[in-house]
Amino acid sequence: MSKIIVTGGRGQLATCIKDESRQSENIFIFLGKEDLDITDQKAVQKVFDELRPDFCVNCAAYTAVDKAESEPVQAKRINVDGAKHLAQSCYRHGTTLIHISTDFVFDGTKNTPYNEQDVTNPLGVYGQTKLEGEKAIADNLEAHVILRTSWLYAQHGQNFMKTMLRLGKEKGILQIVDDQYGTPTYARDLARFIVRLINENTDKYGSYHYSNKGVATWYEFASAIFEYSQTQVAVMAIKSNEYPTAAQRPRYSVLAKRKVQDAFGIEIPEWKDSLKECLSKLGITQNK
Ligand SMILES: NC(=O)C1=CN([C@@H]2O[C@H](COP(=O)(O)OP(=O)(O)OC[C@H]3O[C@@H](n4cnc5c(N)ncnc54)[C@H](OP(=O)(O)O)[C@@H]3O)[C@@H](O)[C@H]2O)C=CC1
Ligand SMILES: Cc1cn([C@H]2C[C@H](O)[C@@H](COP(=O)(O)OP(=O)(O)O[C@H]3O[C@@H](C)C(=O)[C@@H](O)[C@H]3O)O2)c(=O)[nH]c1=O
Repeated sequence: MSKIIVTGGRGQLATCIKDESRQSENIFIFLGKEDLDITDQKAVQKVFDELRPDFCVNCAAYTAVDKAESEPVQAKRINVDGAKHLAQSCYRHGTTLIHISTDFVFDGTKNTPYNEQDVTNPLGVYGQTKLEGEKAIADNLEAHVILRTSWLYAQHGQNFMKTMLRLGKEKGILQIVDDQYGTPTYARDLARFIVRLINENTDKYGSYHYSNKGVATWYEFASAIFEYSQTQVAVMAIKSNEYPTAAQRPRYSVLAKRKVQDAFGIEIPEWKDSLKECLSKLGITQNK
């Protein structure tokens, strides 16, 4: 039986892991920011000394992409220093670290799916700090699995799907960018995979890409949300320059999943199927 600590334990992905871990025989301990602030090195050491976990899943992060542009110090403290503290404590205790990173480490200039070896070049502070966090982990700990994922959504937490469902009720017309391509990923699918890695006691260390299958623009994602939830709202496709944001997003950030599929023999669901499943969980539509 393994003992697992999950940092950022009240966030979107961590809550999905909590749901998925209910069937597991392993012991999962979810630590919210109030229980463990990963920027506090001594607090991290104390938790590891007391709990001596076999795995640590780091779901703690600074995830506000636009706000990060005006709060780079805070973003770095959480995404880089916090990740390093966890890696160092994992090293001291023989703990395997499962860490989550992002498609925003890429600049989006490719036209084919990004693989793990592709050159990184983040466009904003969030992506830059997530990339530095990856490096801090790899430099301090061999026993790590870094999972880069993209466009997470779930019934829990804050995400684009929930924003769309709210705006769809409030407004008659929405303008959504149609020139950024990526893959919406149901956080529950990723959570299932993470729990499986732990149940298998994985030692297949390294970096992997995991997102749902398929490609969409944010406009296509929004349109599918409204179609499946039968929300009556007009959706206008616009260009990124018609929706100014503090942080630039990659034009294309689809992730190649060959490595993770070959290494773990997993089936990855299509994003549209997973979106239907999620909406069905919310009681908004039938899972067809
Ligand atoms: N959301 C997405 O679309 C994507 C996310 N990712 C990555 O996936 C991971 C999980 O993201 P997600 O669950 O969506 O994010 P959330 O923002 O939902 O969760 C992050 C959690 O971390 C907590 N947190 C913030 N600072 C600290 C700290 N110093 N110590 C401990 N906890 C802290 C937050 O608490 P509080 O809210 O109170 O600040 C929040 O509960 C992150 O690493 C993210 O970068 C990757 C690709 C896409
Ligand atoms: C709300 C809204 C957004 N948009 C655009 C802005 C942006 O280009 C895109 C997505 O908007 P959001 O700000 O909700 O999503 P954003 O925070 O950029 O999402 C990212 O979060 C981080 C944490 C990640 O790691 C990424 O994988 C990705 O999921 O949609 C519109 O065009 N119209 C709208 O009404």
